[in-house]
Amino acid sequence: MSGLRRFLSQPRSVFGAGFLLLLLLASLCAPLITPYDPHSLEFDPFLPLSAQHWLGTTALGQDIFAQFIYGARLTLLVGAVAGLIATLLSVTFGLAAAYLGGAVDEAINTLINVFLVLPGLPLVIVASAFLRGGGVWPVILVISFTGWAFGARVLRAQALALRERDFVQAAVVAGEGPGRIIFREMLPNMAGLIAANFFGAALYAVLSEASLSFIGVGDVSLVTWGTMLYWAQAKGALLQGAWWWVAMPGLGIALLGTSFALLNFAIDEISNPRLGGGKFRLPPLRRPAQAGAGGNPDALLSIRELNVGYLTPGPTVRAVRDVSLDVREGELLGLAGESGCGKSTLAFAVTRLLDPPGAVLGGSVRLAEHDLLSLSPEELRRVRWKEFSMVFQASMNVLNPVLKIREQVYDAMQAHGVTDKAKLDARARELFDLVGIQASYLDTYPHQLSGGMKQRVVIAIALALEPKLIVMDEPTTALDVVVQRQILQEINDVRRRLGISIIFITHDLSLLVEMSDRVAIMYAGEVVELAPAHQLYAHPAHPYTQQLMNSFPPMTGPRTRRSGIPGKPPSLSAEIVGCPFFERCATRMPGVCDVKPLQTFPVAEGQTAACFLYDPTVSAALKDNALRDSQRAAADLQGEVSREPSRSVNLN
Ligand SMILES: Nc1ncnc2c1ncn2[C@@H]1O[C@H](COP(=O)(O)OP(=O)(O)OP(=O)(O)O)[C@@H](O)[C@H]1O
Repeated sequence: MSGLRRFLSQPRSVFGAGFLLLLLLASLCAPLITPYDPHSLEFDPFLPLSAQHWLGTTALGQDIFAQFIYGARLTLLVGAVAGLIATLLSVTFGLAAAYLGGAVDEAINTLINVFLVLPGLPLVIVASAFLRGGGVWPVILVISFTGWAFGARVLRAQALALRERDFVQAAVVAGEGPGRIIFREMLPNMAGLIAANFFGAALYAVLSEASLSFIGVGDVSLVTWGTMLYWAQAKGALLQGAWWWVAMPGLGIALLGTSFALLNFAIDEISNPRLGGGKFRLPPLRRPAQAGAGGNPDALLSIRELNVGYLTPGPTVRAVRDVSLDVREGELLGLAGESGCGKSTLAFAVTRLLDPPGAVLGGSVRLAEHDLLSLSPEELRRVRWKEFSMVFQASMNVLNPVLKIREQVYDAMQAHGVTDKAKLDARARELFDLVGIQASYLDTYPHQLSGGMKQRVVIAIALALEPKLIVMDEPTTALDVVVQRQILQEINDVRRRLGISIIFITHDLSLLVEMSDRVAIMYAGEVVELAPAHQLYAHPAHPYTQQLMNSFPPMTGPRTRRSGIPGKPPSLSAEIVGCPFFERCATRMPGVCDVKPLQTFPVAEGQTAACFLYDPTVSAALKDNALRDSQRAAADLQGEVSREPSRSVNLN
């Protein structure tokens, strides 16, 4: 959805922009709306509300409605111009300080600090008093130059944080110039804050102008909402019962502030795609798989017909579709599949860590006696770490840099009632021993540890309360291969020693086959094959699994071509009819696989596949045809390889 459509689809932006636009139009077309001159003193004083004078008249006989409409012109002008100048100054100083750093940063920071300690309104009063005459411009200038410092400080802080972000560093490495980095990489990420700065400064200007006028500083011969308040107070409007003379400019300022705030929210939401919740649009759910959906009552973790989606402004992204899986006690269940197939979404949903716009759309997750999806936040707090824990890819970044490792290891245990210092120390040492780190590292800070050690610390924390289940989503991906191997070995040892169940997620199928008891293969949000690891290795059943296995070159034997899997997975926002792998499948059966609702079929002992090649109701002739075609295609491919001149490989 385009930015404008998203803007128009939100009630708050429609109200905010609607009121502002209405006011702007009314003030610009004032002569068409009211026949009266706001300065004209031609009427009787204090006339009540009537058809001729919608808001009555002032003590001097001016039409209040005309004053309100014409007064909006200068009030809006003050807000817009002072807001713009102050924001421009804030952005320029804030970005220059953050980007240029060094002496420039110090100089700007000092300037910001000086302006921040200057008392705002008294300074405006003094400066305006000196600059009397010249209409509203002195007020605008004074307000602009006294109102930029706070915004500059906030923008500087955000720019400093952004400058360290990976995408900005990548742009620097790619050789982008400072202008492009600031305007293309950094500024769009600051749009929400800049908008907030503008609306804040504009409101400050409107309120300051009103306050200055109210106390008689500034040019009270002009018509603004501020001067209306001044005259109403000076002429005793409330004593005369003419409350609308006070109420109208007051209400105008309040509504203007509200519309600024609403517009600010709306711009923040549009400029930040992560806040774009959008409407809940749920595509129809596919029938749940039948075979294998019954579940094993002895399983420790039982996931049933789980559906998870991302409620984006467009169609819902159905990232996990009717997934049913069991994890047994002490089992290591591997979960593999290509990028974007929904592995992490499944892990986040199971551990209740899914953030909006992600949402569980249906299904259940039971861990021992706990129905995980219906636990209250308090129940979840009690169960998490004690019954299940998780380790994610960049988990090492969760370590607080200013706290010693010991305190961070203690935290989870203390939150669950272990307070005895001796017990905490003994347990921390035991955990470090388990994950292969010397206990002396307990008294270091995270920056003193290597990436591998930090990841081991996180694994130790995940083990601290001996949970029944640990969900590990690519826990070693950020580490080098040697450290990866060591840590995986330790994870496996610990699991065997403590009898913990693990869901282990990775792209690396060969690794998974080596360490798992069973492996589930995901494709386009669905589990397409589930089998004991050795069975999956020796006899992969689903064509997708076969092609995945085929993507890894064998260590021994003749040279064969690794072609990868042609094509790409279907869009997860669309409804998928039949098998999601149909388009890429070498053994597809048109008229069956692209038409029938997908089901899971038993293949061998403990092995199931969501593939119609194992559907007993599909004729053997059709299956034979499909298999023959795919074998012919494979033979053609190998023929091409053998015709290519061979290359020798030097391993030295
Ligand atoms: N916040 C989000 N909003 C919309 N779609 C999302 C969001 N997060 C993930 N997705 C989509 O959900 C799908 C599944 O993503 P997920 O990260 O679970 O896959 P994955 O298999 O873990 O991938 P990887 O191995 O690369 O981490 C992808 O198509 C992704 O684009």
